[in-house]
Amino acid sequence: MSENILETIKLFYDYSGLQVLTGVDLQVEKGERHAIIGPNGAGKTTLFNVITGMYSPSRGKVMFKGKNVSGFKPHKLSRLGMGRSFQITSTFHNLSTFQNIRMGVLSRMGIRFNMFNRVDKMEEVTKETNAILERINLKEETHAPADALSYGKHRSLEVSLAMSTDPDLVMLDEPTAGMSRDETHNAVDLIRRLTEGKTMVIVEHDMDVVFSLADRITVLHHGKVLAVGKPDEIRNMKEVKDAYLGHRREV
Ligand SMILES: Nc1ncnc2c1ncn2[C@@H]1O[C@H](COP(=O)(O)OP(=O)(O)OP(=O)(O)O)[C@@H](O)[C@H]1O
Repeated sequence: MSENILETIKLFYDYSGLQVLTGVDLQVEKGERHAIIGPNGAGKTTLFNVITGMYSPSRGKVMFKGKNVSGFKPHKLSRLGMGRSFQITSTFHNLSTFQNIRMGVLSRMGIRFNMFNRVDKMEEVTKETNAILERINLKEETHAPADALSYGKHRSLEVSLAMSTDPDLVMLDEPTAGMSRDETHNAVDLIRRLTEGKTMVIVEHDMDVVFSLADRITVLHHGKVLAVGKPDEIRNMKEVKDAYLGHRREV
């Protein structure tokens, strides 16, 4: 039987009385890449923010690895194994590409970076950091400050940073927003490689990205789950088409 790593149970959220989530039941299985889609204003970003601890739900539960984590703050969720990237870029701007990734590696290994660390430990960290930079095609930008990277590379760094702590679940909020077609193509390729065999939840507008990455999709509409299924099933569901057409967007 498949195991849910993440579940929301009758989740509600309102912005000062404006009901945005109205009883969301989401189930994410361990090892799957799960996309959350839906027309504008469906509540996707709000749901993302409630799951990742930016907001506390007004009612309902968020269950992560079988534990009720409703209202837990992001750093606590991170310690429990929930990684995330942000829609707003979240790298350390003044640090180099190398230093950014090293932060993630250090955090995964539970090491604080200081002059008293054992040299062999730091060598291991450096080796691992370089291996990641190689894998994400940022080897040439090793010493460049994160700020100096192109938009696409910066966002790739961000996703890699989220993955470098080796989370049990990674939550990605529109990782390809604002990218060109080429950048999007590269980012999808990178995300696919980095999340191989891992569990990922992605909130994404770009349907090409969703259909090429997701094993399963949950469609939100008016703050509730409208449909759940494999990409092909979702593509052919009349109620999903109707929800999108009502918002002049095609699936
Ligand atoms: N900080 C806020 N204060 C008040 N209302 C908000 C706030 N953020 C979002 N909303 C409203 O909540 C509803 C859901 O917004 P949300 O951003 O979660 O939807 P979404 O599905 O992510 O939309 P989009 O596809 O446009 O990104 C919208 O009606 C939006 O106007």
